Amino acid sequence: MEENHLFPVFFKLDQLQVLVVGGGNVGTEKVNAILQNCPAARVTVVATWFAPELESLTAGFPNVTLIQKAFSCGDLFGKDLVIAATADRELNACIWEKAKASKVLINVADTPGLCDFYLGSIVQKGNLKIAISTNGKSPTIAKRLKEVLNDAIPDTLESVLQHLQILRDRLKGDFNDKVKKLNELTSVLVSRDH
Ligand SMILES: C[C@@]1(CC(=O)O)c2cc3[nH]c(cc4nc(cc5[nH]c(cc(n2)[C@H]1CCC(=O)O)[C@@](C)(CC(=O)O)[C@@H]5CCC(=O)O)C(CC(=O)O)=C4CCC(=O)O)c(CCC(=O)O)c3CC(=O)O
Ligand SMILES: NC(=O)C1=CN([C@@H]2O[C@H](COP(=O)(O)OP(=O)(O)OC[C@H]3O[C@@H](n4cnc5c(N)ncnc54)[C@H](O)[C@@H]3O)[C@@H](O)[C@H]2O)C=CC1
Repeated sequence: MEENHLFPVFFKLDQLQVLVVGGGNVGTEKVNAILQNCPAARVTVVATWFAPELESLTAGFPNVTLIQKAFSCGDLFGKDLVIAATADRELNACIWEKAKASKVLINVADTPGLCDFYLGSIVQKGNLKIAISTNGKSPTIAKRLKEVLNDAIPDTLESVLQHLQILRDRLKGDFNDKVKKLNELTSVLVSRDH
């Protein structure tokens, strides 16, 4: 069976600088995905024009800056991640080249081969977050699985997480002892006779 070799991480986008190039349909979707996950994300969108939906979506976010101009190399300065979402394939390839030269991680929305990272489909329940990837095979299946998991995971899990954090903070002392106790306490979650 083929395998997915992507390595998932969870970025703190309020501590990083993200550049999105392109403010049409796809640029709007990507900025929306970022803000749904991290309302305090530091995002700059550079585009020759902006979809009205993007302007209204970002209106209440002082941490999001829209700059109406054509992309230039200098836009990458100080950026940690870039998403290229223009409808111009040549321009996207050019942004990719400049990003690589500047060692900035890049996602080119329509070209998996030019992506250092993919965006995932995200299940969110309070402090819980699950990122889903189909290895680029079918984003639509990723979206559907998100809906399935969202329905399957009870909202009460949040209070379990809150309680576990209190216990975890209380279980000071020996590290191995703490790990053992936390595993014992949560074993009911994986018990098959339950
Ligand atoms: C490789 C990847 C790179 C990346 O963009 O990061 C990529 C690539 C491409 N997407 C395309 C199309 C669509 N993408 C979506 C939706 C999502 N796409 C997302 C991620 C990813 N998309 C990465 C792989 C993720 C993985 O590993 O599974 C999600 C999960 C996250 C997000 O984008 O926020 C988000 C769902 C979020 C949610 O709602 O939960 C829909 C469905 C819809 O919008 O309803 C369609 C239309 C249907 C279709 O075509 O399948 C095309 C063809 C473009 C064209 O034909 O022009 C390409 C290019 C190609 O495949 O070659
Ligand atoms: N990965 C994904 O999820 C998907 C990717 N795509 C691809 O994403 C690309 C973008 O599609 P749309 O957003 O629908 O296009 P669009 O035409 O709605 O928007 C294009 C954006 O690029 C900007 N732009 C164009 N030239 C520019 C320049 N020189 N400098 C700065 N900005 C510039 C425009 O101002 C506009 O904001 C397409 O190539 C499409 O094939 C499409 C669907 C899904």
